Amino acid sequence: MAWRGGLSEDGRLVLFAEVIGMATVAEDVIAAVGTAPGEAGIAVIRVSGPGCVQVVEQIFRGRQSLKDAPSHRMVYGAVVDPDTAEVLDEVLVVRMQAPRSYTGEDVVEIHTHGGSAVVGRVLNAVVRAGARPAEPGEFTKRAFLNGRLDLSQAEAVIDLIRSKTDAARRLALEQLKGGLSARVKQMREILLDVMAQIEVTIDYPEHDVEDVTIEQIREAVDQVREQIDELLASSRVGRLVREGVRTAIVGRPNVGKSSLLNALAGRERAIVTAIPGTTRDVVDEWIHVRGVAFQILDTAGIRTTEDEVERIGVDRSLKWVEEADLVLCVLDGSSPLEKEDLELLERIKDRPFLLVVNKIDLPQRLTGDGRLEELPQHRIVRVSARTGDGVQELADRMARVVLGGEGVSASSCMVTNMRHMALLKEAREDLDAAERAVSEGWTVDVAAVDLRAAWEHLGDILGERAGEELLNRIFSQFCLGK
Ligand SMILES: Nc1nc2c(c(=O)[nH]1)N(C=O)[C@@H](CNc1ccc(C(=O)N[C@@H](CCC(=O)O)C(=O)O)cc1)CN2
Ligand SMILES: Nc1nc2c(ncn2[C@@H]2O[C@H](COP(=O)(O)OP(=O)(O)OP(=O)(O)O)[C@@H](O)[C@H]2O)c(=O)[nH]1
Ligand SMILES: [K+]
Repeated sequence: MAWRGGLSEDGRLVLFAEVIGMATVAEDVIAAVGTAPGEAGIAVIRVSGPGCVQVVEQIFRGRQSLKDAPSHRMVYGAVVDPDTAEVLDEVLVVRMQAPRSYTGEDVVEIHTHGGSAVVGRVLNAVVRAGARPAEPGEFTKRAFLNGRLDLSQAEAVIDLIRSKTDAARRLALEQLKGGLSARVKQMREILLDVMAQIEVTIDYPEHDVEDVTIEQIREAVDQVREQIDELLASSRVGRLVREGVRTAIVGRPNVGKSSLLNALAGRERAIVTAIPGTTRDVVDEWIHVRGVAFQILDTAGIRTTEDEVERIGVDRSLKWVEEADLVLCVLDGSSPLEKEDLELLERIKDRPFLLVVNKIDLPQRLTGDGRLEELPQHRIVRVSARTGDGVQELADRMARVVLGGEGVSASSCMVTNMRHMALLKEAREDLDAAERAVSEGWTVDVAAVDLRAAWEHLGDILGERAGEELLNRIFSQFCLGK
């Protein structure tokens, strides 16, 4: 049985097994289909828990008995109905002996033909032989409870399954491999060291070590705060990579917004017409650039209008300027700047934006009163949505604005999870409080309280004191069979 340790209010080390409820879950054998439903080449039914080998043994017929089969080695055979001995499917079975398995328990996997009738009968046989259907996320929850994964790694499993782009996959895998956990543990070590030093100071006040200790507290606080800030700074890009970049195309009517969306998406999507004001609702398209997903929103052309429906569209476009992660402001290069263009330039200049000068295939007549020259020139991209000229450059520039240059490297550790971000912020506040305590001349035991709070908040990222409620909230987001 795996127990988890933590510090109590008064600083003693205590064990939290009762909070997690280990003993009750470890006993039963669970089973679920691990592969997607529907017709497929094969399906995998996963069975986990002490005694799962005996459960599957009852319905497996092979040249070799399962319990004699070596761990992690496929065995060929058949699954039979436990009551009638009817052969249900021809299968491959593999056992993974505890603790060398995904859950850390004994695991048996049955690889069947994929198909609902086959899978239904085999799963039913497994259940009648003594397993119970698993809840969503229960395999991964057991991996956590058995100490195979910490909570941030378990959360990475969901992200990995959900990742739609290569960059999102890389970030999730890095977290699953313990990239974030290692950073968090390192910070906790620093805090634990200084907390121990404070104990010494409190226990032996006659040794006059208080000054040294205060210096150490300052150093630890600075070091950990710097690391937290670095992680929090990564979270903006991390979340954009994980969730996609909401990109609004804005501009006055007929500058070519819908055409640009189509050019970026590489196919006809929005309605393109020569009548100004055609696009009245938001049309969107997902594109992938350098492993990052952009949700491109084509908004209604921005102009003052009497038309009620059109005005609602315009209001919504202006809202997108404020809410989008990236704004593509489109100008028509073949005509001079108009009042609406200038207003828009004013609105976007504090937002992450690129200025797209469209229609470069036509004679260029874009002139303003020097406003364009005031803008950072690397923010301006010239394209023709009609011919496709410059569109690739625009896509590259979009990726660069979001990723800030280098992109997502294989080793980068980024915080993408709201729960982790909130805990890092709390830990940072605890550290600020600890620093204030020493600066204001309080005795070191005052700072100790704040340092311990920071240590605990960081531990919460790893799930050190996670109660049943939090675990259920996290694992219920998983799909069945994970
Ligand atoms: N068939 C199958 N494929 C799968 C999974 C699975 O559970 N079953 N996984 C589920 O998500 C992922 C792989 N994750 C796994 C993680 C650890 C172990 C495991 O047995 N670990 C032992 C291996 C020791 C060794 O031979 O080196 C260990 O760590 O001790 C298996 C799968 C993706 N593919
Ligand atoms: N020559 C040329 N014409 C273009 C280009 N891009 C768009 N157009 C034309 O400009 C007109 C307006 O294009 P749309 O893409 O519908 O413009 P919009 O900004 O979405 O217009 P609204 O929906 O009214 O806001 C159409 O006739 C397009 O064919 C371009 O790069 N070059
Ligand atoms: K349009």
